[in-house]
Parts: sequence; structure tokens; C-alpha cells
Amino acid sequence: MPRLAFDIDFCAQLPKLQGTVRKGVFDAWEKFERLTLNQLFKDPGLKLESLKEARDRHIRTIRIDQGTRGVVLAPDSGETYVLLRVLPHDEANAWAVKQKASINAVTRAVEIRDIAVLEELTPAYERIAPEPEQRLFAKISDGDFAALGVDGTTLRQARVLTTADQLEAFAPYFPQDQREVLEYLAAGFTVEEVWRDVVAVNLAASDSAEPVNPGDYETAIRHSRARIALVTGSEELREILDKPFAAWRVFLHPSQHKVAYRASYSGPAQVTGGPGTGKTVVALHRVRHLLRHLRDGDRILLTTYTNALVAALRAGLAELVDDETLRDRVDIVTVDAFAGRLLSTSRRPLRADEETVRWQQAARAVGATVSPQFLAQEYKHVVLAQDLRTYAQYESAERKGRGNALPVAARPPVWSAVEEFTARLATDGLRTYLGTCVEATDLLERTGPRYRHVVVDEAQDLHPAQWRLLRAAAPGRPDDLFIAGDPHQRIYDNKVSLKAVGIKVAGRSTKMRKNYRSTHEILSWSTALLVGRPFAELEDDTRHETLLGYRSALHGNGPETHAADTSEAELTALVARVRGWLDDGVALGEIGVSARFNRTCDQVVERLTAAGIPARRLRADRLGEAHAVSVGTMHSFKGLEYRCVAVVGVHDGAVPFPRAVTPVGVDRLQHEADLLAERCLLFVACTRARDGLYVSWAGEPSPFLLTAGV
Ligand SMILES: Nc1ncnc2c1ncn2[C@@H]1O[C@H](COP(=O)(O)OP(=O)(O)OP(=O)(O)O)[C@@H](O)[C@H]1O
Repeated sequence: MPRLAFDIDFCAQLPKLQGTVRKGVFDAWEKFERLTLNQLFKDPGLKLESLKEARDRHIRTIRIDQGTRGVVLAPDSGETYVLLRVLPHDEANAWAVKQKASINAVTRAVEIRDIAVLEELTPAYERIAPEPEQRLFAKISDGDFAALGVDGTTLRQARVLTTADQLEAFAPYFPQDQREVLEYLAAGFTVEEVWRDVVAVNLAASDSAEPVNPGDYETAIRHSRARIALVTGSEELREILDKPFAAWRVFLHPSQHKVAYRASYSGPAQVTGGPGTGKTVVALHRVRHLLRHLRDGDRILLTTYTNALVAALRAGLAELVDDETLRDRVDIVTVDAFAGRLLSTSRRPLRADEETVRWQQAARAVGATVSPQFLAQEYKHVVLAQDLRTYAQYESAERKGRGNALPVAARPPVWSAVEEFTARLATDGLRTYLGTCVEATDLLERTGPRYRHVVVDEAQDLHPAQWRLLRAAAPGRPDDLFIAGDPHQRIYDNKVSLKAVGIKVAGRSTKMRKNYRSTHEILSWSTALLVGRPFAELEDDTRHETLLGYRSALHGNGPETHAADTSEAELTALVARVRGWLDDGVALGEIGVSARFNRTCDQVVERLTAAGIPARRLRADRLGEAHAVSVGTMHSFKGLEYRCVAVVGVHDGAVPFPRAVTPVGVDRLQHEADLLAERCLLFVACTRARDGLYVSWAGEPSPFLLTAGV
């Protein structure tokens, strides 16, 4: 039976296609379902035409609606055709004649290349190329290229390239799998790494040891799951057409698929990766996989850091899992809310501003002479982090990672202050979030785990007390914990060795490298904010990594920066910028504005509203609001994304915010950690942007911006 499948590049076009064109696509798909190939070729409405000047006779066009044609891959063998692009009539023909389809000899997947453009570019580059040994791929042998699936034609073209910039110019025209191989090699990955991380993951889809049959497109299409969607029913197609941004539901990269749909992990598993590499997407698909195999009575906990992210995860899961009763078996809550629910306590959580006063009172009551800031940090980073319950334990505790010595003789008053602080909280009907986690963990350890699986997103900011709670929430069995996080986006100072909290992910940790969100320009600019900084890996504090090696497949404009003389002028410029985006067709709900302080956010809302641009403070219950610009603090932007993002108030004295940075004199290591958290905060805010990033300040720019070339 014939059928029409859909290429990922067609899906990328979807948001821009008009309703009549989408309907035309739907009608064409239906025809393929109803008619035989013979009938399809004769159908006067479909007009399945070959093109006279086509470089590849397998590339044809079909009628979508008046004036619009679809370009399809129409193989001789098999009955599956693939819709590659939908374009106005003349453009469709012009594009179609230049394309050539082939089957990758190693990955066995279908690839499309713009052979006409490649053949035109190659001689021009050859003329200006230096000696072969100075060219981009001089050190890679033909044999290695072949082993990675690079064919003779691509090899000849790749051999003329001298710089990564030249590769970028060629990239959109190269066949997809081969392009990825070239880009990773150019980024400095070894042949072995590219084989393991790029090629082998693609291979997983095919199990045959037979040589590839270059004419068997039917099989090759099945091996192209990462790029070609086979739609099984009209409902599924309607969903794809109606929810054009949800490409991640359909096209997982093989590396994502492998991690999310692995049948089982023998213990806790972890996925790491830079911003926008699809960690949340993988976590959601993992939940779908676990749901499919969940036994009666078992439940899943899907947890993250903020309420806004809870709302985003809930919306994401609803897109991925249609069955509501199945979805009801997943509890989606923040870790703190989970702890509070377990205890069903009526005690009120302590606000941050109340904490300092209470530490002051506790210190005074027991005659301790240390500062409230020191006590708060000692409680969080030593007492709660190491789960110390008695003075004897505290006396012998190592205080690793603290930058100030505390001789044993000085510890009794500190411990007394801690006891005083916690006792007063209890009498006053108050609690701290982390203290609640400790109590909830004790409860679970007495009464037993509540979930079969726990899936954690944005894991990098969790405190050891929160990790212990999650560890206790599921029994230590295969697939107990699935953890997604990025150490580069740590914006609260919780450095955790997972091993120390009883979670061993060694051998079950995967790193994602391909950024699906931001353009290459936004990603590299933002990365410059961090370059040269060592980051502890989540699972092992002794290993260090840099951000090098993350790549974005998308291109666009670079970030725009704006230096204003005054805050007033900065707000005026912001209004103009937002208006510019709106004029360019960006929807209100696709714009986010972020600042370091609540106060600035309020001013932004006020100014935008006064200018007639609807704007709202970001709230979990309003995520995805279509009719207003979202305005929120940098902290609240964690994990979210917008088509266009403005980060404002990035001036000296605000980022880093001096009050959030412990003075060197109080604790040298804490000072460094706090500075790094502030740097990461700016990085997180900037990497929320998909297509457009705008960064502004009044007066002197933040010193962090200087590393990004401002
Ligand atoms: N395979 C895919 N195909 C298409 N889009 C994808 C794919 N994977 C992820 N995306 C898109 O990329 C964007 C980033 O994904 P996601 O939020 O999962 O990344 P993340 O790694 O969790 O990001 P961050 O750490 O910055 O919060 C989203 O818009 C998502 O829909």
C-alpha cells in the first residue's frame, strides 16, 4: 500500500505554512492511503510529476494547493514516498531539480544533498585552497572517512575545505548524516569519538550485516527514524500538522532515542548536556517508555526545580502521552512540594528574608559570635549536606569545600546555634525547605518508597538533602532513577557528588551534544560568558569539562547588545526592540524579558504595558500565555525557552549581584562558587533564546559581558 512519509525539514517549515497549505498536505497524504501507485500517478488532482532537468529522477513534485507544490522522494522500489519540502510552484521546481537522494552506506539512512550547489561551490573553493596538508581534513584518511559513512562525492568536496567557516557554508547542502560527521571532525572530535557518539547511535536502528542495497529506499526510509516520520493514522498527522513546534515528539535524534527508549538500566541513569540539547525532551520520552511498562499499582515521580518547570513538564507530557489515565500515574511536582506533601504539615516554609533574622536571634541566644551568613551557610553546606544529626557527628565532620577553617574548639557554639535555630522554628510553626526534605526522607525510610521510578529534570541545582529524599522515594532496583541536568547551568550553590548520596550512575551516563534550541551565533556568544571556567560534573566532583564540543545545527543573527546611559533610556530601547520583534511577526507569547531583580521586572512590565504592549510577570499557571510578553527574573527563566529573549539590566553592580556573593574574607571558596553561580545565571538567561537575543545595560556593563566581547 502506498504511503506518504514526512521529512524533518518539511516539519520545520510547518509553523510558517498557511492553513490551506496544511489542508493540502493532509489531502495528499489521504490520497496515498486510498489509492494504488498506478492511480496516484494518474490522479489529475495530485499531479505527481517528474521534472525534466532533475538531477535525480527519484525527486518529483506533487500539487498541494493552487500555486504550491510539494517536493517528494519517489523511489522506484517500494511504495513509500517522502514529502521533503512544500514551496511556491516555481521555487519548488527550482529546488527539486538540484537535489539528489542516496542511502548512506554505513548508517543505512536516506540522505538528500543539493548536488547542484555543491558542484558549483567545489571548483571555486578548490581554486583558492592551499596545499592539501593545510586543509581542514588533512589528517583524516580516506579509509576513516569511508568507515564513518562519507561517500566518494562528499569526500572530494570536503577535501577542498580549509576552515570551519567554509564547512559552514557547505553544510546546508551536504547529505545529513555525512554533514554531521564532518562537523564533529571539524570541531576536533577524534575519528573514534565520532564513530561512537555520532555514527554508532545511528546504526542502532539497523540490525543487518548485509551490504547496503543502494536502490532499496523502502528499507532505508525505515532506518531514517531520526529524520523521516512514518505517520500511521489521520489523527497522528492532524496532530503533527496542528502542533508544528512539537517536532521533538516525532523526531528524536538517535542519541536521544537510544537513551530514552533503552529497555532498562540496571540502576540510576543520567543524561547531561549543554543548554537546549533536549535533556527535558529525553526525560519526557523516558517517562513515556516507563509508563508503557508500568505494573498495576506502580507510580512515577517526575520532578524538577521550579513551579514554572513543573507546568512545562505537565504540558510536555500531555503532548506526548494522550491517554489521561496513564498520565495520572505520574506525579509532577517540585522536590520541595513533594517533601511538603509527604509530611502533610501545616508549618509554613520560612522566607529567605526571615532566615537571616532568625540566625541572628539564635546566635544571640546561645552567645555565638559568628555572623548569621556564616551560620546559614554552615547549616546548609555542612550540617544538612552531610546529614549531621548530633554534635558528635558535627565535631568530627570534614567540612570539605568550605573556604574558612573552623577549629574543633569553635564548633560547640555553632552547633548550639543550629539547635536553637531549628528548635525555634518548630515552636513557631515554621520550617525550612531543606529541613522538610530531611524529615520527609526519614518518613520514607520508616514507611518505604512511594514510587517505582523517579525521573529528575534540572538536576544540577538539587541539594544533597533533596537527593537523599529522591533516593528514598524509589526502591534501589533497575530503572529507579533517571536524571537529566547540566552542570553549566548551576545557579544555586549546590555542588553534589551523586555517589556520596548513594546514587551511582557510572557506566549509565550519556552526554548530549547537539543543541536544538538556539542558533549557533547565540550559543557561541553565550558560551563565551563561561569559557575557561572549570565545572564539576554532576556525578564526580574531580572531573572537569568545558563547554567546547556543543554544537548547534541552527543559524541566524548574532545577539544584539545595547549600552544605555540611564535605566530610563534602557527601558525605552527595550520597548523599541520588542516592538521591532512584533513588527517582524514574532508573537507576544514568543517573547521573554529577563532581569536580575524583581524590581526591574516590574518596571519592564509597567513600561511595556504603558507602550501598549501586553506584558505579564511570569507565573507557573500562565506558562505559554499567547497574548502577552513574559517577564521574569533570571532565576525563574531556568529551563524555559522563547523565540526572542531580552536580558536587561546587565550592568556592573547588578550582575554579579554583590549581595549574592559571599565576601572573600568570610569564605574564599564560597566567594568563588557564588561568583560562578552568578555567571551561570547570565548564561542560563541568554540560552533561553531560540532565534533572537538582546542584552542591554545602563552605565557600565557587567564584567561578565567583557568575556563575550562587549
Ligand atoms: N530531536 C529533536 N527534534 C526537534 N527539536 C528538539 C529535539 N530535541 C529537543 N528539541 C527542542 O529543543 C529545545 C530544547 O530542548 P530541551 O528543553 O529538552 O533542552 P534541555 O537540554 O532540557 O535545555 P536546558 O538545559 O537549556 O533547559 C526544545 O524546543 C525542544 O523541543
